[in-house]
Amino acid sequence: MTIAVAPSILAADFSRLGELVRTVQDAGADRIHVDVMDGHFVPNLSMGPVVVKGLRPITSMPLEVHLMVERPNDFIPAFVSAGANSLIIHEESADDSLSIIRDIRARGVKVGLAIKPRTPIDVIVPYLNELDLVLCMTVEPGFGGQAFLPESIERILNIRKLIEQNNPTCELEVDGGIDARTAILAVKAGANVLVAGTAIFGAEDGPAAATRAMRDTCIAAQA
Ligand SMILES: O=C(CO)[C@@H](O)[C@H](O)COP(=O)(O)O
Ligand SMILES: [Fe+2]
Repeated sequence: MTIAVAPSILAADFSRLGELVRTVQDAGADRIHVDVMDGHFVPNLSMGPVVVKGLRPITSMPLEVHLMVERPNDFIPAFVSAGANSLIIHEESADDSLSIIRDIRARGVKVGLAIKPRTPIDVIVPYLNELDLVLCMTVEPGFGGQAFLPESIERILNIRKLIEQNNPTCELEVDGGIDARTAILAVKAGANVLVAGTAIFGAEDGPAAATRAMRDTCIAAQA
């Protein structure tokens, strides 16, 4: 399966957002990850549809929105109108995940389901046939810059098995503490989409070199 690198703009310098998105695009990033936090589902606030709308005309990369909000259903139309290409909801955030998943797909965008590190992985099974992507959180959601949780590796391995059994075209994304070292471990365990914020936008040698390095090391790890 193809490896995709998804820089998370949560770690970017917002005064230079457009320029930085173009930089990672030119360096081979595959999609942009937009973390949306409401101060309720997670104890932090971040960004909303205006950021997606602002980025839409300046990049050809897909924009994926990671909704860490209560009542995700309330925000879907606004993100779709703003130009999001995929919407990822949290299994823990809604009682009616299946109807929200169907609603997102009916609007012509891709749909993903995220689970937090302590959520049993089996909760994804009833939804797997209708998903484009499963997002395995590898830190507690809410903040960038945290350390990858090592117990995630076994979860990734087991989610990959569930995907192979139920919907092999579904992508498996990892998010939280992903850098060149943990990305290799995650890819070897079965992940194929790597979200990275701090490791890309906070890299000493800059976001372009970090994007290229992550792509190259992951492709090598997969071979
Ligand atoms: O969803 C989240 C955090 O809740 C992530 O997308 C972070 O933004 C990733 O940041 P790093 O761990 O790569 O710094
Ligand atoms: Fe995220």
